[in-house]
Amino acid sequence: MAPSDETLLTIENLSVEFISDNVSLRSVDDVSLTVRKGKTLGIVGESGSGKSVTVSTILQLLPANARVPEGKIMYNNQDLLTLNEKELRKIRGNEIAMIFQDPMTSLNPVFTIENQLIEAIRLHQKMTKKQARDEAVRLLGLVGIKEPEKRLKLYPHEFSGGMRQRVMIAMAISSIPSLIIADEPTTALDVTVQKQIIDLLQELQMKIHTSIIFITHDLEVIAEIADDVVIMYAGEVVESGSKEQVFHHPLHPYTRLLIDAIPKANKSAGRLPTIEGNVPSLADIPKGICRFSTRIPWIPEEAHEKNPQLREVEPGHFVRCTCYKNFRLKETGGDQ
Ligand SMILES: Nc1ncnc2c1ncn2[C@@H]1O[C@H](COP(=O)(O)OP(=O)(O)OP(=O)(O)O)[C@@H](O)[C@H]1O
Repeated sequence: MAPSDETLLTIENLSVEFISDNVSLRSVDDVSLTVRKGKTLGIVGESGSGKSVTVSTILQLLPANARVPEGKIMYNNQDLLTLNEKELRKIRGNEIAMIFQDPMTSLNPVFTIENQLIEAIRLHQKMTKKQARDEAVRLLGLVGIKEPEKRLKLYPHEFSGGMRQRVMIAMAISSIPSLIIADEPTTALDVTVQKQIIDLLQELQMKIHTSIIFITHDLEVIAEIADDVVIMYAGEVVESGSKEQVFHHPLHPYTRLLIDAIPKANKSAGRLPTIEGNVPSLADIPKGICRFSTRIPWIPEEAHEKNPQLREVEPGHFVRCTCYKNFRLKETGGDQ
């Protein structure tokens, strides 16, 4: 196995439920995925498909009404789901860092960037204040913030959205983590800034050899940065594999419809292409049948599998349900 093929983290058959008003709804169901060392895994899926809940489970950052009835998250030969709060604190922000869509949720508006960056650095590294300040200047420079000495004195609201995201990235890499989880880090930014942030993450990945999980609605971003891709639909993984497998030889109907619709997608909004029909709400998810069947009514019922499973159809390429075998894009005046 080449070093780049080494596994850093695996999620195995993970399910997550939310309990509201005594009703339990499963928002993540039997999710399995692999993050390779030094590689980027892109997770794509419509809103509500369970992407954020899946990655929040890695560091046990789920809300109080969530529970995890099944699954393992293996990292360094340990199941992260079995760790206590003290053990998790050693990993959070240190070995595994998170970057969110809105940096303001993570930055404290009443403290300067200097304060917050120094605190983040000293949390994970034994440094004097002076050393941490020098390190903060170095990190800000590394993430492309000009005149870092001067900018350190500013408050988060004095930074633009793109610069705040750069600060978050500086915090995330301050401990040289083995994994950065980036949950739609560029969604709120305009296209030019999005591109800069993505380029920055790629550049830093080369420097510190970190793995990245990148969640987005933007298939073109995934095509640019991911090595591996996971496609989620209604709480399940419907297809996963290398970028080449998923983009060049897509099998699951959902993946094929998404890729087929790319030319029609609203690119500037970074949205997933629109596919006819709606994602079922969690309460209405059909049980024991292909969850995507309602979106492809022209495919006969018997083409779907009962209790569809995620199966490896070629090394590293996984697909759920047998319906892909008989799938054709809906005819719109000729065989597609
Ligand atoms: N605190 C909560 N209580 C109840 N249900 C929740 C809670 N948080 C998330 N969910 C449910 O879990 C499901 C998956 O949510 P999740 O945020 O993972 O989706 P997502 O794929 O990341 O969507 P988006 O792209 O919009 O961020 C949603 O249907 C949502 O309603």
